[in-house]
Amino acid sequence: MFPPERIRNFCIIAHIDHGKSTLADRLMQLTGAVPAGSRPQYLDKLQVERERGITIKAQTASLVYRHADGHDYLLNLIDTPGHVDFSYEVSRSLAACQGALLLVDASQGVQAQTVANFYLAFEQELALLPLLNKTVANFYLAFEQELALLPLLNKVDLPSADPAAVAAQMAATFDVVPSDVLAVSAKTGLGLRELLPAVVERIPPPAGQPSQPLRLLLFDAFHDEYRGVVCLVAVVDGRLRAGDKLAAASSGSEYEALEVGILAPEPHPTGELLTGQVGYVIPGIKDVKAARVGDTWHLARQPVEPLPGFKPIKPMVFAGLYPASADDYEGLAAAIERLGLNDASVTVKKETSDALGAGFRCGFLGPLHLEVFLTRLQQEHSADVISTAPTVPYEVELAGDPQHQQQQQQQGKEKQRLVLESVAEYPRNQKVSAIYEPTVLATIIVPQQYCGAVMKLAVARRGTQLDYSFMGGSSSSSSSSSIDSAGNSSASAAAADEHAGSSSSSSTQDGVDVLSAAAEAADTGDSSSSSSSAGFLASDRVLLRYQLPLAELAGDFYSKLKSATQGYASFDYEEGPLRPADLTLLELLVNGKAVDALGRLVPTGDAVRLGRALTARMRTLLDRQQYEVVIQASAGGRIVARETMKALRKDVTAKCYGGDVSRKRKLLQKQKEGKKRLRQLGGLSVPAEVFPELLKP
Ligand SMILES: Nc1nc2c(ncn2[C@@H]2O[C@H](COP(=O)(O)OP(=O)(O)OP(=O)(O)O)[C@@H](O)[C@H]2O)c(=O)[nH]1
Repeated sequence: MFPPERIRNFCIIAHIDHGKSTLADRLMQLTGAVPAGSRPQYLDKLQVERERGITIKAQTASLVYRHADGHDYLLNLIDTPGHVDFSYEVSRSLAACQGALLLVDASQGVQAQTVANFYLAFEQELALLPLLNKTVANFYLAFEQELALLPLLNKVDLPSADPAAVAAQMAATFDVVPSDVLAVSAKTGLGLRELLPAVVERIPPPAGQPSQPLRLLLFDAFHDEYRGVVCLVAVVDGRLRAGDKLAAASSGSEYEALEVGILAPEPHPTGELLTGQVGYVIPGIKDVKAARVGDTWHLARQPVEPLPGFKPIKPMVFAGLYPASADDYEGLAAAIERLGLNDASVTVKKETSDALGAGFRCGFLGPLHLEVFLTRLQQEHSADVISTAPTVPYEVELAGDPQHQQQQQQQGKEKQRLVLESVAEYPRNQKVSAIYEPTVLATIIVPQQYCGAVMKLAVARRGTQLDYSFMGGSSSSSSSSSIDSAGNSSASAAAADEHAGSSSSSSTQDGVDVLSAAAEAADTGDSSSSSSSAGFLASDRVLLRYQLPLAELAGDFYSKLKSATQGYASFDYEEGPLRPADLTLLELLVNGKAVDALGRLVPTGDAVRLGRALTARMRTLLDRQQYEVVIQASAGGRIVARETMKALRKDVTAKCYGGDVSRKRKLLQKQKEGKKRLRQLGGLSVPAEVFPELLKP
């Protein structure tokens, strides 16, 4: 058994693809937790994770390591997800840790993801978010005293790696001491022998109280087909034994600890977990939603002060999911339920649409979460699904009758607000006095030459600039006033001049040389060594912060950003505040009847243009019918566009002249099957496949 001083709990913070999972594999092999040559990315378990190479569920592994001091140490490694939609999972993992490996790809440099996860690490201790107008460099000054940070440069084996430049960039961005940066290759194993001693020496042990009553932090939970819900927990104080009667602080619900153990990385029952340990407990429950992540659990008879930081999950993107074939509702319902068993963060409600029939309104943490859920429905449950356009939780303030309002104001009551999970809930028959929309605080890091393109896009998408600063040592923060809406910036031009003469540093794989060069660069404040022959690195990058409508992110913002910057932008966001928005309800009408599944809230200034585009698209997608069809768009109740399709007699068997009966029958049979996939639009039958086309942003 390990006393707290022989335990280290840590996680790995990194940008997507910088090598977290590969490093975790290596550490497990080095400590003998898994045999050498075992399958790569051992901790990534979902099929979609393997295919897309991303981590979605955080997983954990306990490793035993013998240090040169002759003692065995229990190292609990928590693998964190790599995408922003799952940042709540990152923050939960951080709460179970005392340290973090801050991993940066030596050929890519610091990316937005690393910066945003770093913000989260910081928030864990200081709750200073959101820090709107400060430069990243200033922000990190206070950080060192909090979660112990072990900066790592990975992929130093790559010919394009520029460890000296990236180490200097890390030193400048995260305020770490360059000589603390370890250079490793998770792939070849270079430098990894130095890493485990550094974990033991630089990350402090957990500070819990063994003699206090049991206090558990629940930081993850998943569903196991045979054992029900498995909770991952960190024992903050006291001792957890199998058979203990436990209670959840958030709900008061009671459970029995049927099995307790560590993940090594497969579950290994130990009968108990001591102060400071990380492991699993099986509480004998079926619904993963009962195991609320971030919650504090204690002995049922000994309540304790709950740990800070718990927040109930709040969906930020909603979409209606409908079966492509109308008679497959049950199949879709079963698939969503099974998938929901393992994903406590998705919310599901029944919903009926005139156009699409019976389906479900599901809430997700963000756009990627929605995409992953749809992919898993298709891949793991063979579900054929139509998803409506994603929408965000708008808040709509009703004007109400003036007398009632006056009364409410006198009583100091807020005006009545509706939260819309679906645009179909928009109050068409009541006067709306204001609409508020959720926003995000986005961090975008781009090579300086793409700055103008990013600013143009952000302005077009109703973004408000919060910060603009150069990365990699020479930080020059300018206010948004010096940047016009076309993205021309006097600061950018100055920076271009400043960096025009910067020389490339020689790249070497020798850790010591690399780091002393980095130290030198940081000491002299000289950023020239951080420019790279490998492409856009360090001093060439600009960090932009924007407040953007979440609805734009749920649309095509990210793909537009990628194409505007040829893939060089790195992008991340945190939740922002609600803000008032000038939006109008845009609807499509077929023969005078609104199609509920196609309603959207759009910027008022764009409503006419979007309405025209929508009717035109509808016209090209629909076959002409036996009767006249009128397609209209209405914005805020006013018709803004109209298309009329003249009647045409249609006979599917028309081509089958010459009395070929069997061919005729086949065609009619095909038509019958196709009918199951038809949907009603204003008395008009259209194939289900038309919807995704109409729903495109
Ligand atoms: N050359 C080289 N390649 C590496 C190294 N470490 C990781 N890679 C490769 O980089 C790619 C991404 O590695 P992963 O370990 O999947 O990255 P990750 O950070 O876990 O990615 P996410 O789970 O998506 O966040 C893989 O193709 C790895 O083989 C390294 O040290 N050197």
